[in-house]
Amino acid sequence: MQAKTPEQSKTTLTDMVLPGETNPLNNLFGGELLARMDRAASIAARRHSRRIVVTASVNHVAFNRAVPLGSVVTVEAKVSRAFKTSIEVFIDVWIEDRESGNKTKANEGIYTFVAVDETGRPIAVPEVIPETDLEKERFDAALRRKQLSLLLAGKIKPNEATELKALFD
Ligand SMILES: CC(=O)SCCNC(=O)CCNC(=O)[C@H](O)C(C)(C)COP(=O)(O)OP(=O)(O)OC[C@H]1O[C@@H](n2cnc3c(N)ncnc32)[C@H](O)[C@@H]1OP(=O)(O)O
Repeated sequence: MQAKTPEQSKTTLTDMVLPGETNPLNNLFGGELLARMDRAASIAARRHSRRIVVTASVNHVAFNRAVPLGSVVTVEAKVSRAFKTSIEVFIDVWIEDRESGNKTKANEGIYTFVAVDETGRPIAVPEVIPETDLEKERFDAALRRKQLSLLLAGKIKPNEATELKALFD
């Protein structure tokens, strides 16, 4: 299986915020943004693996800035690291200024997908070769995040989370 770069999975979704998608403060509803992020990230995971992928966990989401009604929102997803059958995807969310066209980072998230066969059984995926400094940074920290997610899900024991333990040694 040939390794791939994060750039090969890059997926960009651009859309507006419409009235039916907002909260009472007229900002984008969190669940709507999560759905957009899930959609972009699953396409990135599919591009990386060329398999059916399912969302296994949402590891981290930070709603740092509200996204007002009418905003043009760009959701950019890229695979940061792949393990045996699981794929971590980073999602960056940008808002575009109407007049200047400049983009400001509004939110980010990290999702984990698992590639599965037609019967839903996990199946092996290609490795990731990070290229840029940011991609290398995200790649290096991915094992720690995987162990944290598995620990919180009760799927590994604390003494198996070696990367997390190393933070405190
Ligand atoms: C519930 C919903 O409808 S959400 C909507 C869409 N999502 C789904 O339908 C997914 C439903 N869930 C599933 O099908 C299964 O739980 C799966 C396929 C995600 C995982 O199945 P499991 O039996 O746990 O498989 P297994 O233990 O072999 O793990 C497979 C991989 O997932 C990883 N994984 C499983 N759970 C998690 C988690 N919570 N966080 C991070 N990684 C995880 C494992 O570490 C393993 O990765 P690796 O092979 O790269 O080392």
